[in-house]
Amino acid sequence: MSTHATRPRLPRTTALTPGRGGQPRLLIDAPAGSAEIYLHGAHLTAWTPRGGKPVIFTSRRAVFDGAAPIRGGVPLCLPWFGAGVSGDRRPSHGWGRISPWQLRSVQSRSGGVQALFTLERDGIAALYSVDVGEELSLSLSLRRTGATGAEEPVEAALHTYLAVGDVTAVEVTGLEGTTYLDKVTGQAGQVQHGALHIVGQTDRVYASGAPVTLTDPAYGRSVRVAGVRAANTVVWNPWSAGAAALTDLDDDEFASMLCVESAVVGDSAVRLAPGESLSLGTRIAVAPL
Ligand SMILES: O=P(O)(O)OC[C@H]1O[C@H](O)[C@H](O)[C@@H](O)[C@@H]1O
Repeated sequence: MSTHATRPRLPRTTALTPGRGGQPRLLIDAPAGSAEIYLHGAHLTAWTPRGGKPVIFTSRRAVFDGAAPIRGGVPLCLPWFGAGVSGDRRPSHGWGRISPWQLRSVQSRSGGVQALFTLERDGIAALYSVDVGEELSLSLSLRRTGATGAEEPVEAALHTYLAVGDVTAVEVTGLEGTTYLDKVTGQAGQVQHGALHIVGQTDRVYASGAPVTLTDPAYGRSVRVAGVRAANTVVWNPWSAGAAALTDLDDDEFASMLCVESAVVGDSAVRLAPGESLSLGTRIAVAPL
């Protein structure tokens, strides 16, 4: 594996081994929780808190070839989201999720494990911390490198795919009264009235990173997603028609997932001069109903 030369010391609760497609991944099996993180995209594909069920959804058709983005888990969208604020950036969601990251350190922490990843590309130095335990805590920071140059808009999203028992039965609270851009209809300035229920294709950028709770009666649990310095929460489900158009998502899988993404995107993009940084995080916790 290309990571061999820089492999950090690993605690005994972790292993760096080839995963699906032979791709290098960090396996974590700590007393407080287990997880799997591919170096391609520093992409977390699984997290299960101790004694619980898997919280993160990864498609059974996900491609693990070290080139394509992985469908599911937590893709890191950076340094732009979608086509970016200018609308013409490629690849979609930036290069973070399709780049090989360096694993810098892995440490035991209060029953869990913290792994640190770095990536430097195109004038951006990214640092990503994954704290695996009874909660999952993800922190990303992006710094413009170099000493001179104009400000540029930077966006980021922790594009978390949550595993749900039945997406049509979940209720999402914490967004009431918040305005959002509806990317399905193209309408901005919509207002969330009451709890959110998923009844069709959903693609919304909310102007809030406050904690959101997903109540999932089929799995008998609630999942709380709390943004940290997140200006936005993106909620996405492709529904059946959208799933049919995605070759890396099985037709029935839209019913077992809901993306709830802590983000800094669109109107909230941060203009960074060289030397300036953007930080963003998410904390995910599960409770029985
Ligand atoms: O298919 P992807 O490039 O992974 O994007 C999946 C989705 O990501 C976000 O949630 C966007 O808001 C959606 O518009 C997009 O369809």
